[in-house]
Amino acid sequence: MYQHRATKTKAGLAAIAFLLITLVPMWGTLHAWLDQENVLVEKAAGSDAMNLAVAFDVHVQSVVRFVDTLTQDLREHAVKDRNDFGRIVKEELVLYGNMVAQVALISPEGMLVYSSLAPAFGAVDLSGRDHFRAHRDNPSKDKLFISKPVFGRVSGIWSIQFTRPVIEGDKFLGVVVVSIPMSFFSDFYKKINVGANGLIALVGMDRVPRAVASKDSGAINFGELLLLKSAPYFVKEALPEGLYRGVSAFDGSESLTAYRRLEDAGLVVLVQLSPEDYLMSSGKRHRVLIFCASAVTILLLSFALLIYATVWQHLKDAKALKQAHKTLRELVNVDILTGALSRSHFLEVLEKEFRDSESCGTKLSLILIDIDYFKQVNDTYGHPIGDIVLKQVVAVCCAELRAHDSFGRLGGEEFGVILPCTDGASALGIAEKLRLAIESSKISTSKGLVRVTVSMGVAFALPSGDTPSKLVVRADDALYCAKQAGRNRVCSARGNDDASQVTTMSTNDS
Ligand SMILES: Nc1nc2c(ncn2[C@@H]2O[C@H](COP(=O)(O)OP(=O)(O)OP(=O)(O)O)[C@@H](O)[C@H]2O)c(=O)[nH]1
Repeated sequence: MYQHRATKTKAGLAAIAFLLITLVPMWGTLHAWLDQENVLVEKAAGSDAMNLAVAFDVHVQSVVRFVDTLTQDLREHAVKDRNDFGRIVKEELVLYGNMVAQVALISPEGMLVYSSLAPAFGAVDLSGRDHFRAHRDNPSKDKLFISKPVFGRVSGIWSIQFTRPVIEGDKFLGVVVVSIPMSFFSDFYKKINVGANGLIALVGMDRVPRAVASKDSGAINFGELLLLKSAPYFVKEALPEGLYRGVSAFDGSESLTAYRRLEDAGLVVLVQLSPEDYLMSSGKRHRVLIFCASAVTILLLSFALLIYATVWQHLKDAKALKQAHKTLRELVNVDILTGALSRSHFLEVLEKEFRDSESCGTKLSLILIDIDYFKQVNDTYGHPIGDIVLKQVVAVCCAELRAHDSFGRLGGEEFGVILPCTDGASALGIAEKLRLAIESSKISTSKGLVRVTVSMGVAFALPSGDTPSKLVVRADDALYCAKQAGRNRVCSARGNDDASQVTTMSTNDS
């Protein structure tokens, strides 16, 4: 279960690594690119807004100069040709068309004494108007006054009034008024493309808008709208022109505004662009790119899933193969009938123990065991009973041995015991113990109790010049001697390769 989870984790990590390698750079690059493009578009929009503001500044200044010239010209006529003033005005107005809504004269007391719109007017008191009071209260200041938008009592329209005082010497003789309809400015501004949500405005430093052209300008009540004091263009200490991103003082929307202050006229020109407009086309492109990147992401996710499944399957197969190898190896290493080590594995273990024996003073012993007259057992009881006897001999021996001893079947009815860290004398003792155990055991079979004896050859590793194969040869010689000496006995090799150097250590002869 744990291995199963580990395999899944490894496959998951491979899929995640793939996604990280592909998705992170892709989205990172896209994100940086989109950000960069937004910065460039914002910069271009700022430059557009400022260019428009410069153009409006020039336009407004020329209109102001133009209207002021007219105002001064009419004022001169008001003093010199008072009786002919009406005719002169009419002639002048023909030249100006819709640009001038009305020309009026106000008496020193504030009463309307002439209006180009209503020559036969009744008594109209204009003494409360800002422009009249500004001139009456400062008669020595011959300065153009540009009023807030006012709703004309005679004209019935919203207009901006350009006024100058009529003075003769030090004497205040009244005020000459030239009314420019607000539509003159706003209709002109509307022709300029500032986007669906953009805005162009002419604002007084008194925070009252003079003219606004936007999609909502119709809803603006010019009598009441007072722009926020905090708007940067009202801060006199600030630069006379600037660009800022923030909330619009007109409609509360986020916008990019360019302004220019006309100090002399007390006006500010504003060009306000909406990010909604100038980011629209790049926004569309961004959405297409994000859509494509999302589609690629889905493809990569599917691919990652495929990687996950493939890697998982591969790891599972590799694990199963490893397990199969392990099982096969175990099968090869173990004798199927008796459960003892197979001959090949027994010899491998002997090689290893021989190498390791150097660490414990070369104390290593080997016993070879051969069942006596085993052919007779087979012949008497049959081969299956012979198998039972083989298994039982192994079981009896293993029960007598230590955990670190190794017991193997070398072939037929021949076995071997590796005794690590065991000298010759101890090995002989162990061999004798095994011999006695087998001799005394009664093997229960379907054909009754069977008893067998074994012959053993014991050899121990020599301190120098010895090898595993020489050790086997010496043990085999000792076993041969045990057989020759009458069987059911233990013989020991004396310590060299010579078969004659074998000693019979135990016997049942007695
Ligand atoms: N039942 C059984 N018999 C086996 C097996 N392997 C070998 N044998 C038999 O073991 C017998 C060995 O006989 P021999 O080599 O003549 O030796 P022995 O009869 O034990 O005589 P000595 O070794 O000289 O005492 C043969 O009959 C083999 O068929 C096995 O796996 N099962």
